Amino acid sequence: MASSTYTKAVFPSSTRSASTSLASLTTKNPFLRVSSLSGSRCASCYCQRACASVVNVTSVLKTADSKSSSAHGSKPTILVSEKLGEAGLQLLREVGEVECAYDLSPEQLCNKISSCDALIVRSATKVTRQVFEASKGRLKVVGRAGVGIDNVDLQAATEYGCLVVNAPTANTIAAAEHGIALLAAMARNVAQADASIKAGKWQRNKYVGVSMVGKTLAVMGFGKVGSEVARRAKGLGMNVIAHDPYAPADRARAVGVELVSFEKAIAAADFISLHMPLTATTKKIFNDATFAKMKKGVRIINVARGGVIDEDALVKALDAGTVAQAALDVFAEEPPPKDSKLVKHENVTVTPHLGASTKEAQEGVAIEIAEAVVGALRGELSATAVNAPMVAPEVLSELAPYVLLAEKLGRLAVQLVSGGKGIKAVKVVYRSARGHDDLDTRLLRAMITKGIIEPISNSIVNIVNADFTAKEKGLRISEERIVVDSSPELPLDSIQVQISNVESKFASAVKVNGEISIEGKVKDGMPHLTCVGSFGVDVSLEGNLILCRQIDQPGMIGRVGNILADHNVNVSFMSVGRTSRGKMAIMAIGVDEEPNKVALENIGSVSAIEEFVFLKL
Ligand SMILES: NC(=O)C1=CN([C@@H]2O[C@H](COP(=O)(O)OP(=O)(O)OC[C@H]3O[C@@H](n4cnc5c(N)ncnc54)[C@H](O)[C@@H]3O)[C@@H](O)[C@H]2O)C=CC1
Ligand SMILES: O=C(O)C(=O)COP(=O)(O)O
Repeated sequence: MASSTYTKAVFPSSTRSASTSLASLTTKNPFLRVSSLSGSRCASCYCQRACASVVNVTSVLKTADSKSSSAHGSKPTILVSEKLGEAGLQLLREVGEVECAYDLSPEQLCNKISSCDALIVRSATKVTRQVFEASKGRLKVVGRAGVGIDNVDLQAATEYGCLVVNAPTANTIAAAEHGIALLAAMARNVAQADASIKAGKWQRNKYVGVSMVGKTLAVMGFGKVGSEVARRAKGLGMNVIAHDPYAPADRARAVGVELVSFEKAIAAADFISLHMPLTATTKKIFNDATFAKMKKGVRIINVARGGVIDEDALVKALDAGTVAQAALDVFAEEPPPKDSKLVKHENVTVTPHLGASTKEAQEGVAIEIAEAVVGALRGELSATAVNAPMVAPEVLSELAPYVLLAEKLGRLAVQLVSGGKGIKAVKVVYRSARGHDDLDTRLLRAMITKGIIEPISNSIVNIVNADFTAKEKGLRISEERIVVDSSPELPLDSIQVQISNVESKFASAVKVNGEISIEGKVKDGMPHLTCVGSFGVDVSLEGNLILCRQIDQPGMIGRVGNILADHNVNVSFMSVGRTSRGKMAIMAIGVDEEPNKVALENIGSVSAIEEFVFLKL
């Protein structure tokens, strides 16, 4: 993109930037649909470029127009690397080229991924940093057909701007039921007795079990699965307590469960059922030290993740009788080594990660993930996004024009900076009639970041990686909310972008406090520039923009208009703001075409014009 600046003397802060061209700025003007916003949706086109066939708003997700190899109009490629329910596959096939390739080695996955727009996995596929690297920016979404996302490198996904979505609800009951199945099977030695009788034995005395009624069950992790386990265990007459540092007390109260500390839970329990995610904090949280604090003869059920238990410590605790029995559906390494002492232990009941494996859950999960992935490929923000803000469709719909405004303001502001690379601090001021809690600005902040960063770097910025990219580039974006007396019907009155400690190539954009400041509003659903520095203007932010500062005098609009007309440049919008009559004025001219060098020089030679800048939006 050729962005040009022409300054005619005067204002010292800007004059030295006259020769600075932002010719290196590349316009990445990707358009992805936010379908809930656009109303119309092109059923077949998932192109990353501007697509005239749809009402585009802006891209909020992947924007790698230059990197995407899915050509305009072509279907996205979706790789399914583990068994997925047919109903989900059907949904995916309606919108993309679906390849099911199971049991891929890490190398095979890396080889395939560079031609994929989406990847759907369950728990066995490790989506590592290498996978994102190998995708070379093409992969837009990873769909985890289930809950646990510990097999996806979320940090790498975020850095690469790849959305990760999961299917958090469809297998909850299946996992809870499996937890209860393991609890009962373990208490009554079902698996061991079954193996014994099949081996031709009849050992009634050996397999005397323990009762569940009246026993204390500690549910560790009182989320979706944990609370369903608790509900069912209460039905079995168990006394249920739970530990979860983040669970709301009212959820526990609703189930009739007492939330207690970790220490209290493990010390009081006869049975401990694990339902927390595997994270850096929960890794091996059950270890020598914690087993030592448990009631002797405790029984443990794990339908969460193998990694939350130190498996060697569990074997020791089983051998010592501290833990009487364990029932495990998940293992630190899956499948576990053939000679695993834990799996072979006679007091251990195992299943091969079957928690989510019911027909019903798998159909549900497949549909849930297919819908999320299809939505993501369409540029929608998912309600099950794991590494991006979840924005409800109604909020998204309301914010749509402001999302576009935010990106345009960012793009505009950065072009007003001389050089563009030294930006460190950006302040965004939102004026709104709504209360502070009633406006989610994360999406707007991301789009301002995108507008600022993309023109001056090779980074592709989207809602997923905006904060990360800003941080990486040393760009601090602060936000301020000002409550104003305007219509609360509208989410925002205006957005102002201020950049401090930089020089401007258009001195009039600099306020007395030394900051570049521009402000915009949404009018009739369209983004408008309403303020440049201290000058009020009103120009629709479409196409390109020329900002001129001139001495307020008659005939200026006509002269500039004639120059543009002579060069076949159509003026779409024009507005003049001035300090006072006969003094300084700012002319903002929206143009459909990019004026050539001669046209710009001719504008610059109009004697009353003191500086001007051409900006591509
Ligand atoms: N075996 C299987 O096939 C299945 C396993 N799972 C696993 O079960 C686990 C729970 O799943 P959901 O209930 O759906 O997730 P969830 O997100 O609804 O619940 C997890 C709960 O763990 C809590 N938690 C986080 N850190 C904790 C800590 N240090 N101590 C105690 N609690 C903590 C969270 O606050 C949250 O309430 C996940 O790890 C998931 O991967 C889920 C479905 C099937
Ligand atoms: O949803 C989860 O977290 C699960 O553990 C289910 O795993 P799966 O999809 O059966 O490999």
